[in-house]
Amino acid sequence: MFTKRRKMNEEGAPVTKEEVLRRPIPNHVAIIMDGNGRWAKRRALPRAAGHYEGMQVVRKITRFANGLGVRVLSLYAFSTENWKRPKGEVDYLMKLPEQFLTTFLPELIAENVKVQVIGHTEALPDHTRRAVEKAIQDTSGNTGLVLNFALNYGSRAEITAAVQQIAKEVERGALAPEDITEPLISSYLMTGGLQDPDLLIRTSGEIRLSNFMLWQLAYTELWFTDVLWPDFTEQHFLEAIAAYQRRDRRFGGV
Ligand SMILES: CC(C)Oc1ccc(CN(CCC(N)=O)C(=O)c2cnn(Cc3ccccc3)c2-c2ccc3sccc3c2)cc1
Repeated sequence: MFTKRRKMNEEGAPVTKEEVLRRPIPNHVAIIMDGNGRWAKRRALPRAAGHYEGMQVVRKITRFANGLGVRVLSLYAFSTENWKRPKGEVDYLMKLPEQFLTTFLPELIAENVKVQVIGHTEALPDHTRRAVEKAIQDTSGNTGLVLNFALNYGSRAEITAAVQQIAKEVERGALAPEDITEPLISSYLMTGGLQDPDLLIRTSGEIRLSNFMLWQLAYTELWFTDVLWPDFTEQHFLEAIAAYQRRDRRFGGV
């Protein structure tokens, strides 16, 4: 018995924005942005150059996704735990967000983008956390694209915290065990109000989820590319959406 093996990434003629706009645009696109370090290494540049370039791509793809009508863009800066990095690199990384927000926040506000964060910002240095909180505050009333950063985020920890919270509610009699349904659990996750991702993109050739949104990705189309994040372009983004549009989603049905 054959199963029609779908290629992970249908290759074809370069798809155009117009073609993509003729079909449904995914509401929620999640991206595991991976490959900054390798990009720098291949060019014999310091790793910071890869992070800086990666940040420019975040700006470009955010603008492009907003223009296409994507409703939520979740970004996971896939990074080995910070403690594994040289100190200088971590210090640099924690300065990047302020640079990003200082130069980009006015544009995000003008574009009606709403900045949100999932994960643990308390672990960020004060100056970084204040910049992030200001961005969240200054865009909280916006109704356009939700730009959702996963910072110091882990899916199993997120699910565990939700289970603990629900157990406390049951213990105090506010919930009965039969009240615990999938929608209820979803509402206790950090992504509470957001719809599940329709499309997940991961760059740099790793085919793993890396403890990212494990509950939320249950029916998400997964699209992997060898392209390193700093080399990721609008054209790659269009290819991923076109691949999503070609796939008929089953949501667990046959
Ligand atoms: C609202 C937003 C702007 O606030 C933020 C506050 C703190 C952070 C730092 N950070 C969280 C802590 C952790 N996981 O290390 C990262 O995710 C991290 C780890 N590598 N890179 C380089 C990289 C850059 C670009 C793409 C992938 C990785 C980043 C990083 C640093 C600055 C920027 S700016 C836009 C994205 C981004 C990502 C991030 C955002």
